[in-house]
Amino acid sequence: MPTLDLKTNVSLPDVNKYMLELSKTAAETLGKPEKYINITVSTQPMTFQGTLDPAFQCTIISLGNLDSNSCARYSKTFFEYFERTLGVKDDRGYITFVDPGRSNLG
Ligand SMILES: O=C(O)c1cc2cc(O)c(O)cc2[nH]1
Repeated sequence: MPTLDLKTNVSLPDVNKYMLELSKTAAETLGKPEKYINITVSTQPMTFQGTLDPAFQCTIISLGNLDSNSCARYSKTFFEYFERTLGVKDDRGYITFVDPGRSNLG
């Protein structure tokens, strides 16, 4: 069950629609079936680089596919996606990838 938790200061007119689209993009990007993908999206106050301009934080938890080449590829895809769908410039977000190991997940 790969999880993607997105926090952004950009208002979303329809957060459910956004999550459903992001779920498909996450499945495709991470190469895991959408039936296991878990998405959360929160809109909240956020600063980045000392300004209130559009920004995001994203944490992705996934098992077995987070080597450095793959993370660079996923980052490029997600940064482009967030720029296109949220209007966030490509230097105004962080993505944290976490592979806790299967024995640490329930
Ligand atoms: O990538 C997986 O298969 C995966 C990620 C993930 C995250 C999580 O919080 C779970 O409880 C299970 C799990 N499986």
